[in-house]
Amino acid sequence: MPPSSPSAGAAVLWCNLGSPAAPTAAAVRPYLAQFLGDPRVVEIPRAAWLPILHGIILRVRPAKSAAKYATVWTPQGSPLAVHTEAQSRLLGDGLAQAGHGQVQVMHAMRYGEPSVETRLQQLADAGIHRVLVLQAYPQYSGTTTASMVDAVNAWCGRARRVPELRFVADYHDDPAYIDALARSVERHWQAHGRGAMLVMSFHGIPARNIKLGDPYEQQCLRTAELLAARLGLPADAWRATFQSRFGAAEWLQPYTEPTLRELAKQGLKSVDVMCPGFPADCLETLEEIAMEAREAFLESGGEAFHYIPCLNEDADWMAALTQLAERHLQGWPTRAG
Ligand SMILES: C=CC1=C(C)c2cc3[nH]c(cc4nc(cc5[nH]c(cc1n2)c(C)c5CCC(=O)O)C(CCC(=O)O)=C4C)c(C)c3C=C
Ligand SMILES: [Fe+2]
Ligand SMILES: [Fe+2]
Repeated sequence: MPPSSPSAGAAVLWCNLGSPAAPTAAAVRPYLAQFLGDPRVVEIPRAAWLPILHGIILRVRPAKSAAKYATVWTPQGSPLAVHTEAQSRLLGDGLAQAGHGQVQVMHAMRYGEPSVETRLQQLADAGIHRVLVLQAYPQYSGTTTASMVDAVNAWCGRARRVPELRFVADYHDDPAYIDALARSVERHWQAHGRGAMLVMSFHGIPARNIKLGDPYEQQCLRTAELLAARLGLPADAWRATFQSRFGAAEWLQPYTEPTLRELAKQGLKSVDVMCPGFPADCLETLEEIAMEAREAFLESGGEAFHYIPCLNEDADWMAALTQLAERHLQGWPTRAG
C-alpha cells in the first residue's frame, strides 16, 4: 500500500508504562529520568523538582531499583515488556479472527522503548492514518492515561499529517474485564484453596490528585466492588488497597503493606492478593507484592499468602480486550475487501 493511500485500514496501539532496557543502574537512570521528569507524574513545580530529581533521586534510586528489577527480570526482558508484547500479538490475532484483518496492532511504551513516537512514525510510514490508542490502564488517572495522550500529542505536534485518533479513557467497569478477573480468582481458588480474605491492591497516586478531580480512586473502588460482587464476597471478605507510594506526601489509602501487616496482627492467617489495575505482571506486582508484601504478612503472624497473577495472556482477558477494541474501531475500514 503506498504511504499516501487513504484507505490503508487502521491500527490499534496497545500502550503500557514501559520498563528500563536492562536491570542495571545505567539503564534504570534514563528510564527514571524520563518517568519522574514527566510533569503528569510528579506535579511539583519544575524549578523545585528538577534539582531534587537530578541531584538526589537519580543518584540513589537507579541502583536500588535495578536490584529490584534483577529479581523479576526474565531471559526475554522485563515481565511488563514481555507480557505487553504478547498481549499485542494476541489482540492482533483476536481482531483478525473476528474479521478485522486490516487492523494492525502494535504495542508502545510511555517510557523507554518502543516509544509512542516511534510507533506513530512507523504507522505513518506504513500509510496508516487511523489510530486507536488503547492503554493498559483500566482505571483512568491523569498520571498515566493523560500522560499517554500527551505523548501522542507531542508526536502529532511535529507531524505534517496527523492521524485520525481515538482514545479509550478507561474500562474499569467493563463486564468482560471484570469477568476475566473473577474467573482468574476462581481458577486460583480451585488450584490453591481459598484464603480468608481477598486483598485487591491498586497502584497509588498522591491524595492531592483526587482533590483536584482525578477519578482514579473512584474507578479503582468501583472495579473492586464489581469484582467482589461477581465473586459473591461479603464485605468483610475483601479489601481494596493502594501500593507503591513514592515520596513523603500522602497517597491514596489504605496502603497495601501496612494493611496486610495489620490484618495479620489482628489474627488473619491466610490471604489472597491480586492487582486488578495491572493487566500485566511487572516490578510492582512481582517484587513489591509477591515478594515484599508476602514477607510483611508472614512476618506479622500470617501463615499463608497467595499472590494471584495478573491477567497477562489470559484467554478471557484477551477476548475482553478484543471486544473493547472492536467497539471503538466501529466505522473505520477494518475488514478486507
Ligand atoms: C511519583 C510517582 C509515581 C506515580 C504517580 C505513579 C503512578 C502509577 N504508576 C503505575 C504503574 C506502574 N508503575 C510502575 C513503576 C514505577 N512507578 C513509579 C512512580 C510512580 N507511579 C516508579 C518510580 C516506578 C519504577 C520503579 C521504581 O523505581 O520504583 C510500574 C512497573 C514498571 C515495570 O517496569 O515493571 C507500573 C506498571 C500506575 C497504574 C500509576 C497510576 C495510576
Ligand atoms: Fe508507578
Ligand atoms: Fe514499587
